[in-house]
Amino acid sequence: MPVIQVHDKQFQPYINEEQLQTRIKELAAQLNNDLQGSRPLFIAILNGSFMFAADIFKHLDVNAEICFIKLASYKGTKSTGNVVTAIGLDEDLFGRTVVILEDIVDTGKTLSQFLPQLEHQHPKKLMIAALLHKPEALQYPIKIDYLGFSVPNKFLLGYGLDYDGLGRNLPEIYQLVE
Ligand SMILES: O=P(O)(O)OC[C@H]1O[C@H](OP(=O)(O)OP(=O)(O)O)[C@H](O)[C@@H]1O
Ligand SMILES: Nc1nc2[nH]cnc2c(=O)[nH]1
Repeated sequence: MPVIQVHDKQFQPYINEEQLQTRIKELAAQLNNDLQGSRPLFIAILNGSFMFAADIFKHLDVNAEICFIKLASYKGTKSTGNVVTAIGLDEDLFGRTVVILEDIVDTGKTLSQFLPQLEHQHPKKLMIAALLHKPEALQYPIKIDYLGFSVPNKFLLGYGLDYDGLGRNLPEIYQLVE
């Protein structure tokens, strides 16, 4: 895997396809073990999570549902700060076992703004599966229940993650060359 150029920046190979797929199968095995009989609902957060969601879902052998949502952020009142709304979340979460699928938890801001809205619906269990996490970048406390890889605080590209719209189609993960 060579260094690649996307827009004005260079990226070097960081996690190859085989490493990704091996880890995703391991996470799916954990989920299969933990979620038996609970008919979980997986909620994949677009855009970045589409590849991770598709790959992990293929390896689930429990009865599971999946939906894909998009988060839209707008400025609320002074007291509420930024408000995040979920577009496409039609399911009733009351009493359900829910697993959020995220490609990456970076500062944790996205999930810290969004999770309270889900908790409001009183799911039985609310868990997070994230492919990537940057512990050094975390500013909002988020507990990740199923984690693929802990990574350094450097910009990543590929496997759903973009740089200014490009690179999502790469089957492996690249790291910005600084
Ligand atoms: O922990 P945080 O610092 O909030 O960052 C994580 C979020 O950033 C990415 O989404 P992004 O906003 O880039 O949108 P995209 O998935 O549509 O590319 C990623 O998919 C997470 O949702
Ligand atoms: N492409 C991309 N999007 C992100 N969103 C949050 N962190 C990242 C990252 O490292 N790369």
